Amino acid sequence: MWRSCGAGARAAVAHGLGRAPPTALCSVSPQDLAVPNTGWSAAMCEQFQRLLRRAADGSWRRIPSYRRGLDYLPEVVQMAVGVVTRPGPRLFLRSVDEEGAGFEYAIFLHASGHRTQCLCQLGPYLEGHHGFAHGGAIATLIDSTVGTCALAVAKASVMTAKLSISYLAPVPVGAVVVADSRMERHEGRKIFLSCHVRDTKRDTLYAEATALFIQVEDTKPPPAASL
Ligand SMILES: CCCCCCCC(=O)SCCNC(=O)CCNC(=O)[C@H](O)C(C)(C)COP(=O)(O)OP(=O)(O)OC[C@H]1O[C@@H](n2cnc3c(N)ncnc32)[C@H](O)[C@@H]1OP(=O)(O)O
Repeated sequence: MWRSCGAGARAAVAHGLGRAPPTALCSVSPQDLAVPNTGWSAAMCEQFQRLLRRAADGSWRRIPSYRRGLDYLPEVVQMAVGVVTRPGPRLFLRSVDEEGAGFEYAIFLHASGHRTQCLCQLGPYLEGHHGFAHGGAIATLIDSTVGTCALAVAKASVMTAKLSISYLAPVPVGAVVVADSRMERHEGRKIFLSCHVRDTKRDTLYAEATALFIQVEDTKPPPAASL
């Protein structure tokens, strides 16, 4: 059973440390899920507060996250991209409804636009070997963290072309980890990135990865999410 966070964390986000979705313009009222819920452990809440405090000077910002991409776009934009009659793509990391069971995460984007950090708690549905997170779950976490960074760099749709991961230590189920990603170089449509997944005290390096993302035309299938 996870310890739940206090109301203070939600209040801190509501008071401007996160970017509120333009709900007044939306046909739906999406719920921003990158905020504490009853499934967040005490460690997850504590780290989230630490990252929010760090973001208070504007050097980082928390990126809101919804169950489906495009949910938060104004209706007029939804009509332009043709999703008004059907829901936007479901975000894989948000596919488990039960709080704390799957991925609980919040991604922060550095003001440079070239760095992302994902604070993530890996729930019991992500188990592979008994007591440890599945390697595919770690890959998903890394792909989304570097993907968000690539999206910020490209300011356009991107797709994963290559992802190379070294798994260095098993991640216990329920652990809170930080995936730290940065752009290494940008050549035309190609964005090269790196990522390190560590525990919150930076004692253990669980995984390191390199990735190549390609900027794609809007007519190509969109990525799983957008900023
Ligand atoms: C919040 C956001 C989170 C998003 C995270 C989730 C993102 C995803 O998981 S996306 C899903 C997984 N990825 C896919 O399904 C992609 C499948 N692949 C494709 O669709 C295409 O191969 C695609 C789009 C990557 C590239 O195709 P295309 O746009 O035609 O590029 P193409 O012209 O072939 O190549 C462009 C350049 O990239 C290079 N390149 C392309 N693919 C690769 C590759 N796998 N390895 C190395 N280089 C590559 C090419 O060599 C070329 O280089 P240069 O310009 O120097 O000659």
